[in-house]
Amino acid sequence: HPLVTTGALGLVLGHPFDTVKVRLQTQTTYRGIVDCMVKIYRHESLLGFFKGMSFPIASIAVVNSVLFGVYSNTLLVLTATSHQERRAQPPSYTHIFLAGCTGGFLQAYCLAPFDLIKVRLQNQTEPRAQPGSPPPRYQGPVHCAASIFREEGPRGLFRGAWALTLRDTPTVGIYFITYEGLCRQYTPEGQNPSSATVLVAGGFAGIASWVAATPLDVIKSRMQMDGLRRRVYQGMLDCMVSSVRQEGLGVFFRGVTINSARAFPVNAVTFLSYEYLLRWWG
Ligand SMILES: CN(C)C(=N)NCCC[C@H](N)C(=O)O
Repeated sequence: HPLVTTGALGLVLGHPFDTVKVRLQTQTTYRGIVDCMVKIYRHESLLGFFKGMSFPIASIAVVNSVLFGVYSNTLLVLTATSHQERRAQPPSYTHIFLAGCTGGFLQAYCLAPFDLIKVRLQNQTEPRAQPGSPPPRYQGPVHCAASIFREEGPRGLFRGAWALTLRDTPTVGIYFITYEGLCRQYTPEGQNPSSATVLVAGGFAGIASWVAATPLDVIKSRMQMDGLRRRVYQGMLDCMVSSVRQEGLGVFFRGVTINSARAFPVNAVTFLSYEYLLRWWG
């Protein structure tokens, strides 16, 4: 389907930005966005930016179905109005927020193992395997999942899941409030928002929610990398306290710029697909 293809394309184009974000959040060797990009390109070539991309692509359909499915069904239950009636009787922002939080909470559990494997692979700095050089620790997504299962146990696959849930529950509420608020602002009453409005509102919903999500995103990524060798953090709180002690409060905003640049296009196309699907099947 063309819209699913656009969604996947958005993900592919956004992935290099995501890799730079993850590295800035978890490694201290980079001085900033440009330094990180130059180093990745020099040591790992263009392919370095695309590490860890296969599981997000494979899981995007499931994760987004859970997110948008739970959101719209919760809204249906809360407001008792169908999607067709919704333009005439718009739901309250409280209901939108609660439905968004529910969607965020449940999608976090589906996302957790895929996100963990993505982050572990993105953080491998070895260039592509060359004959004679030692291979990277994880040789691909399936090998990575199997190794984590073997070395860290089944619960190891959910490392960082708690921080991920705390990150997504309120911020997905913010995501849908921003989207609906902007759509209402720029759409005449009773009408459907235009494609341009949907793209812009979706893009800003992505930025607003990711800015709010960044502090816990940093902690989540660090928790996911912990356990790779020696365990450094006793838990999420310990990770927060020692990160702030060592790097100052600025640590909570690591990667926010590059992530916002990624969030706009990715979420613009996500909401455009969502609106089209609702109008066809809603
Ligand atoms: C701030 N957060 C966690 C969110 N807004 N989540 C909703 C979906 C985000 C989209 N898949 C993305 O990758 O940008």
